[in-house]
Amino acid sequence: MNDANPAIAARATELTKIYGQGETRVTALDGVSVEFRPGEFTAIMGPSGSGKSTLMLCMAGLDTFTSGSVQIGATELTGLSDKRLTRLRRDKIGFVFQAFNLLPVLNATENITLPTDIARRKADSDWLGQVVESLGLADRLTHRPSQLSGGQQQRVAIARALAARPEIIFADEPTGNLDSRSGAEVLRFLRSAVRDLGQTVVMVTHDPAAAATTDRVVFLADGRIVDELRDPSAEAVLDRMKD
Ligand SMILES: Nc1ncnc2c1ncn2[C@@H]1O[C@H](COP(=O)(O)OP(=O)(O)OP(=O)(O)O)[C@@H](O)[C@H]1O
Repeated sequence: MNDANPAIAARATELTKIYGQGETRVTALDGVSVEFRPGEFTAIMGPSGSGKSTLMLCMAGLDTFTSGSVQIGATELTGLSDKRLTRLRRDKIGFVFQAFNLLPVLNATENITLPTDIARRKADSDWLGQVVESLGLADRLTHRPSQLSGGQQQRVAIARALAARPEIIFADEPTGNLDSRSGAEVLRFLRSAVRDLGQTVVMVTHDPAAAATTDRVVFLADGRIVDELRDPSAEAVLDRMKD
């Protein structure tokens, strides 16, 4: 944690990401500064190509950036060796993708603990118990992904991201592949990870109803933050999207 300001889970400062060169040069992020506080659920919205996924990938240490800085807790990403970056990703950052990325031959428990098993660390069983309980997975732990609904599979992916008790979870359209009922279910469980487990979640979404379940919506356009709504209603989000 940054001693001067302990109330930050992650922060980007003047973050810029340029892809390609010459004619193919694209400025995907153009000086983005944003903070995410512990225990807050944030939605990132914006038109296609506005830089939402790029922001998540750069902040999660999954892609490099051109200039600016990213802090996760007290740790500055720039200048970390590959080894330390890998460790930071493993210990402090959870990532949930649109595709669930579960291994078909492993059951739910094995999928959830795979990253900690690979790191040869023992997951905190009390914490795992709480995660499984709050995600409503207790009676599905011996099921393989093919025996679970899409919403349940995404909940397993969220439990896997929560297993190491990360500083922050980045979720890139976690409801994108789900029907509306499973999507609503996943949002309810993300919400409970924030409310009941004190986790910090940042989620990309195109859906105003999904955004309305969060504490705060940050709007991107052309690689810049152009607006922010607190305690959003779906109507307010829709109104803002029409601008
Ligand atoms: N690997 C890449 N190489 C070159 N350009 C890229 C690459 N990834 C993204 N871009 C470009 O960067 C810009 C931002 O892309 P990004 O995927 O972050 O947008 P997005 O807001 O997540 O879009 P969507 O809602 O369609 O997923 C786009 O113009 C995109 O074409």
